[in-house]
Amino acid sequence: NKIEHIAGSGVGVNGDTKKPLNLTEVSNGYGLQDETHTGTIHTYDAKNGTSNATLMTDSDTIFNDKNQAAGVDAHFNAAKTYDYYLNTHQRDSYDGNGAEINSIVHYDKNYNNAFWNGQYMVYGDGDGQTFTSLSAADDVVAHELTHAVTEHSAHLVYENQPGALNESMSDVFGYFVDPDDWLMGEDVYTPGKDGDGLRSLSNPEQYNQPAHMNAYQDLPNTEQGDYGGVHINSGIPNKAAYLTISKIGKEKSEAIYYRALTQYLSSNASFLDAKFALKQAASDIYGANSTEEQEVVNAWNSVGVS
Ligand SMILES: O=C(O)[C@H](CCc1ccccc1)CC1(C(=O)N[C@@H](Cc2c[nH]c3ccccc23)C(=O)O)CCCC1
Ligand SMILES: [Zn+2]
Repeated sequence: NKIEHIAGSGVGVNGDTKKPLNLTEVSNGYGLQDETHTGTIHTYDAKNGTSNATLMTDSDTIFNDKNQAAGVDAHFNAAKTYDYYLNTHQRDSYDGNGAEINSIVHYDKNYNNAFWNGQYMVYGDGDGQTFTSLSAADDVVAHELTHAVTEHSAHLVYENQPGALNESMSDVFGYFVDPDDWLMGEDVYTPGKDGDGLRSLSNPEQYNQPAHMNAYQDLPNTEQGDYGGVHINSGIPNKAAYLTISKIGKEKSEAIYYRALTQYLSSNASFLDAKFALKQAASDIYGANSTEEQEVVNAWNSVGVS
């Protein structure tokens, strides 16, 4: 039977209380181990190293130490994203088969980034200027976990147009999990400044991303060139998503995007392939020549994918 799990609470990086924080009793107290889903969620602490990490624990069920805050956020936001995919799309974890979700926080020193390494989500603490601990942003956590969903579905190759689509899917599902604003990473980007973010879906140009094919950036497929500008050219599909959501709403859009991602997109999809995948998904759900289908087509035409 399930080991004893406890609902505790914690304080996040931005000073907010995260409750419930699903814990499991371990030898020296309680661990960030959430047994409330098919897939267990574990949150580990790399203690500012880059090689190993241990489960974050506390002697009681209140995780309110400063050095626990990044773990509290990673743990809570992983559960929030797990619940989003399960409750909204009936997808049980990122693989649809109840895979465990494991995160590592306090990765390296002043590390201004986060990533999905194929097994774990890994979060830096930032340098306190450009970023604070990146797990504090629910849209960043959803962004990383959506890379895992994409890997287990469309498997969009991480370069050039398929790579920019991969990036865009992560930003778009980041929005669906955190629909309060059109910004990506606003809760952790420049902690000293309010109202800005890493990227904007509504206005990609604000952060030097193209929002139309006529501004597509042909960059080299190298690490230096961001593998053909996957974090740059994602502005174009991001803008198309913003236009679609603005026209037909979040609920219809997320159903269309999820169906396209899991049923129609394949690993080398171009922006044009994405337009047809989303058009087909809209047609399947809302009918051929439906308003929803037409608005998807209009959005992609507006960004020059025609
Ligand atoms: O998941 C991703 O696409 C990004 C993964 C970046 C990465 C890849 C491989 C090894 C290490 C790191 C991480 C995020 C990202 O968009 N990073 C961008 C922007 C960025 C963040 N920190 C940076 C520091 C320097 C330059 C760019 C950046 C990037 O790495 O380009 C996603 C949400 C927030 C951070
Ligand atoms: Zn990404």
